[in-house]
Amino acid sequence: MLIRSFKDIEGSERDVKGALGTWRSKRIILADDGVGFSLHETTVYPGTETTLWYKHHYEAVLCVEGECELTNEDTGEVFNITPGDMYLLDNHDRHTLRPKTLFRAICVFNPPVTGREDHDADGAYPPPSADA
Ligand SMILES: CC(=O)NCC[C@H](N)C(=O)O
Repeated sequence: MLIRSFKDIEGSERDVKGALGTWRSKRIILADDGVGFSLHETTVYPGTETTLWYKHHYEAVLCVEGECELTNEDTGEVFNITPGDMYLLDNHDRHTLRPKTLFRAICVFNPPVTGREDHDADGAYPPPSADA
């Protein structure tokens, strides 16, 4: 059994701020924990716009605070995500986040993120390396 707290992660290597300045991710479980997924607390800032496309990962996002407009860029559908809502990117869906307030969510990635990943020009994280 492993116990870990977000308190221990703040300001550490597991506390990642996206280069675009639109989000922060505290990564409490990573690939080297060896359980097949990673678990993050993500904050996305109000008034920002972030387009993402996880070509190599699945992500589940469970909102715990705030409100965010979510657009599925593949279908044109627009959703309003509030606490208790979850969206699952089960088709590697290209999507855009436009938070109306500070938006806080618990995110799960499969395959797991390894540590310091940030988005490339397409909004993707790199695929896991063969030896991961
Ligand atoms: C909602 C979302 O995907 N935001 C980008 C950060 C990502 N959730 C992460 O924690 O790495």
